[in-house]
Amino acid sequence: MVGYNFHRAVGAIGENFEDETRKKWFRLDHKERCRRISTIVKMIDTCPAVVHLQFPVKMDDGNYEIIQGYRAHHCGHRVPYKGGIRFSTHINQNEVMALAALMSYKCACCDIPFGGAKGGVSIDPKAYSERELEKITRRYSYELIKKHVIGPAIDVPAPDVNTDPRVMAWVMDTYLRTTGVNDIDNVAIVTGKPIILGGILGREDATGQGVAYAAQTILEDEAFIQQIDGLKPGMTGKTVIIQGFGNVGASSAKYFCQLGAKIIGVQEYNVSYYDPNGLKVDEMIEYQTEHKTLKGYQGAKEFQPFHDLIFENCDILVPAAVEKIIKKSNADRIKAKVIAEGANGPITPAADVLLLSKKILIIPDIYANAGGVTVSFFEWLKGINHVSWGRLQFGYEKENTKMLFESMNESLKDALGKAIDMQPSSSFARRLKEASERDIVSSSLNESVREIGNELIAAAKKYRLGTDLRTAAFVNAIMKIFKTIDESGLNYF
Ligand SMILES: NC(=O)C1=CN([C@@H]2O[C@H](COP(=O)(O)OP(=O)(O)OC[C@H]3O[C@@H](n4cnc5c(N)ncnc54)[C@H](OP(=O)(O)O)[C@@H]3O)[C@@H](O)[C@H]2O)C=CC1
Ligand SMILES: O=C(O)CCC(=O)C(=O)O
Repeated sequence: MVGYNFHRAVGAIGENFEDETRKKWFRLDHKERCRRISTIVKMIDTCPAVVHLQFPVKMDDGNYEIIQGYRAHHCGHRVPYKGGIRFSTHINQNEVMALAALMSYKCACCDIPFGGAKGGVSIDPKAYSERELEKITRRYSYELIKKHVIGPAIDVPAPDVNTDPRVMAWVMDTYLRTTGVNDIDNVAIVTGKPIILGGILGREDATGQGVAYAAQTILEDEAFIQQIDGLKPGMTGKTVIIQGFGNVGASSAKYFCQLGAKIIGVQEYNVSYYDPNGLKVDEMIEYQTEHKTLKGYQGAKEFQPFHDLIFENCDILVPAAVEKIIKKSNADRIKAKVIAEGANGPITPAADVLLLSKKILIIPDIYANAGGVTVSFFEWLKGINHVSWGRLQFGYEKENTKMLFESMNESLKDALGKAIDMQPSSSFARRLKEASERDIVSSSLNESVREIGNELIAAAKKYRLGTDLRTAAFVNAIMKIFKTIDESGLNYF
């Protein structure tokens, strides 16, 4: 799937590769330039390194199990590599290689200076106790650490399917207590860790927040949205169905609501809820947190058959569970006007072609769900800077603002001849008083999502891609990686 999308974008770029390099490589003739271009394209297309680990772990009942783990490094045009770790029985070598490639394109597309990686352990986490999960995580991490596969300057893991801040804390602690003991940047070995261990405020919500803001950015572009029949620009009043109510699904539901949309459906692995008047998202999140499942929630009607909710009428469908959910066999049942990909790879290439021909707008994963890695980048910077965002400037900014108001009051008094007491508005005063790292993270994330969204719309126009934002996103990513490798040179040694 990833390879197909890559080659479709390479085809769309076509002669633009040569246009980009002609000036720089003016001494090379056409043939030599083409050779260089195709080498760089091949370098981007291949996944040069993947580790397959097998290690024994003693379980609570005294038995030993041989656990399989993987970590793939895709494009190393930038280091460290970056990407999540997932726990799933579906994980295998090909899967992590494909997901690592997706991370390279996601980071490049969204201007995050990392290469692409992904890892996974082939287990069903529900089948293990907390103690067993910790042992598996620590052993998997140690195997990667001692082989120099992960490290703050090498490859920095993060949460993904079935992993969370607790799992990241175990990875970090394993490093801190072993080879990372003398590494002053050791906390930067993972992102998505608990706040008390150096995590960043806003990372847990970042992917979902990014999905909602990405959809808003694209929906706000009236000229672009005009290409989709029956779709009005803007987010207000849009109806949304979400598949998967985990980290990404639940937080995107929250942010879609904040932006004025209405969540009318949530489809989970074992149950679906539907209410055309809007579901109570906060209540559902509370229920899910308390019961570790949505099943049994009484605040809305169950939808039957539960696995068909994604085919209901809505403006925006957010697949936020696993890959290959929308495929050739079911794509023609989709009634949504927009699909915002919270999950990685939820639409197969054959379905993609079908949906495009039906003029359904797809906001692709490598843009839509990049909020997570964007904030992971901020967390990594926090780790190597050893200071939280805002800590050095909040006090100074507060004093500056106070002085600015005093100075304005004095000037007005001089000009008008009477005392004036200008004060910040209540919302500005609240912002000054309560400013936190979360605000910096949130506004920087939104700014980044907006900027990249505009880049994709511009690329779709430049390369005459119509509404095909996936190819636009891949073109955007490939051109950036291409230029980085071209500037660095092809002969490493
Ligand atoms: N976490 C992150 O920061 C990022 C995640 N992503 C991608 O987003 C997707 C979701 O990740 P994340 O939210 O972290 O994972 P989680 O494990 O937190 O959540 C996944 C949710 O989807 C449910 N689910 C699984 N299969 C199905 C199905 N067939 N139908 C309906 N629901 C299902 C799971 O239920 P159950 O628990 O019962 O299995 C779970 O509630 C993945 O593709 C991931 O790669 C992308 C970018 C960043
Ligand atoms: O936050 C990160 O580093 C990576 C998250 C991830 O795995 C993804 O975007 O798919």
